[in-house]
Amino acid sequence: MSLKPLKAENHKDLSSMKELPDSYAWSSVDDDCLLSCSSEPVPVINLEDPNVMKHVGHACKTWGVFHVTNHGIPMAVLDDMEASVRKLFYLPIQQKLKAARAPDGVSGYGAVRISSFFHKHMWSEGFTIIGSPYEHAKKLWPQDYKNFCVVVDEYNKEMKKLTNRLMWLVLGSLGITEGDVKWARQTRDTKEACPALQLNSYPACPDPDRAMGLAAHTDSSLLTILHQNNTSGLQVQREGMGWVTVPPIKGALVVHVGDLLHILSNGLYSSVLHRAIVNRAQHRLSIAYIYGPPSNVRISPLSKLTSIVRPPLYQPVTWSEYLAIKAKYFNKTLSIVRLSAPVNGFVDLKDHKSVIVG
Ligand SMILES: C=C1C[C@]23C[C@@]1(O)CC[C@H]2[C@@]12CCC[C@@](C)(C(=O)O1)[C@H]2[C@@H]3C(=O)O
Ligand SMILES: O=C(O)CCC(=O)C(=O)O
Ligand SMILES: [Fe+2]
Repeated sequence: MSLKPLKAENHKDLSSMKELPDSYAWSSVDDDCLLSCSSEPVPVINLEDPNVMKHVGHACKTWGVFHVTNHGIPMAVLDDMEASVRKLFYLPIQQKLKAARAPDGVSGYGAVRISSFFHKHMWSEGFTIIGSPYEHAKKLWPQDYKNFCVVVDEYNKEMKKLTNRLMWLVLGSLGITEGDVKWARQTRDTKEACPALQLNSYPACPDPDRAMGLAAHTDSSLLTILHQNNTSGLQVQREGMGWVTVPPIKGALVVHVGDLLHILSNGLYSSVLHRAIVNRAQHRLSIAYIYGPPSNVRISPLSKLTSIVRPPLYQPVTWSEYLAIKAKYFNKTLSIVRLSAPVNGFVDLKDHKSVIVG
């Protein structure tokens, strides 16, 4: 399996469609369960709670996803970002295509990267920003690009502070201290981690029960922080329960455990399978801050979390190597880098072309 370049004719103006074209109509064959099956709520964690570390650890272990409140990010920063993302997706399609992602590129406008693994199109548009938004903004608004850049930079700055805080809560909940993960300390020797910002737009859909906004996947990140507008759509899979809706909570953010945290924790905290469904009446937006390690760091199970009875379960891997494997094998990637009982035999990580993430 490998990613095909996105063809220009695949870019349709979804918001003007009155019927669902067959190429967008999913069935249970394309995805394992289109119906939501559980109503148990995803944990909500108040970051000012004195027992916050314990709650974070429990949520990571049992769900792999949780809401955070009292996170310290000003409401204005979230609102301004949402307004800028709306403005971007409301641009005419020809204008958005000026910032289209190159066939082998990682950033810019286009269908989400995993699209090529499916026979049907997803009812969504995406925009990926890695590093500065400047080049993209210049193409979208040649005369008026500054505001977008200011808003995105401010959003990234706030997200960086929050992910750093969350990362230490997660590590602390595993009994890990600063001395155990030197790269996670901000020192002059450490290269900066370069997160990806994934903007998603899900226009109202004429036949939502047969459409799929974003197909089931895990994120490759350590942690992903998601801001959704006031419209439901995100669902997570919980073992034995099926798909659980993660409704938006005003002012709260959703945190996902990603594949690299799954590896780092030696499988104690599993990455969460999630997807986005669509609805008939409302346009949904989401903004995912996808946080990974610095590019020179190989992530492997932390030695404090391994023992003779629980040996390391995963090969050491950099974020770029992991993304390159994911671009070929999608949801099988974690099992490919698994050491014991490999599904496809051991992988020579150098065989995979690097994908630059920063
Ligand atoms: C750093 C990255 C993670 C991501 C691939 C990317 O290079 C940029 C986009 C990210 C995203 C967002 C939507 C879901 C996802 C699976 C995808 O197709 O593109 C993730 C990728 C990932 O986490 O593997
Ligand atoms: O739109 C959503 O709620 C999910 C987005 C997502 O999973 C992603 O961008 O990786
Ligand atoms: Fe995701």
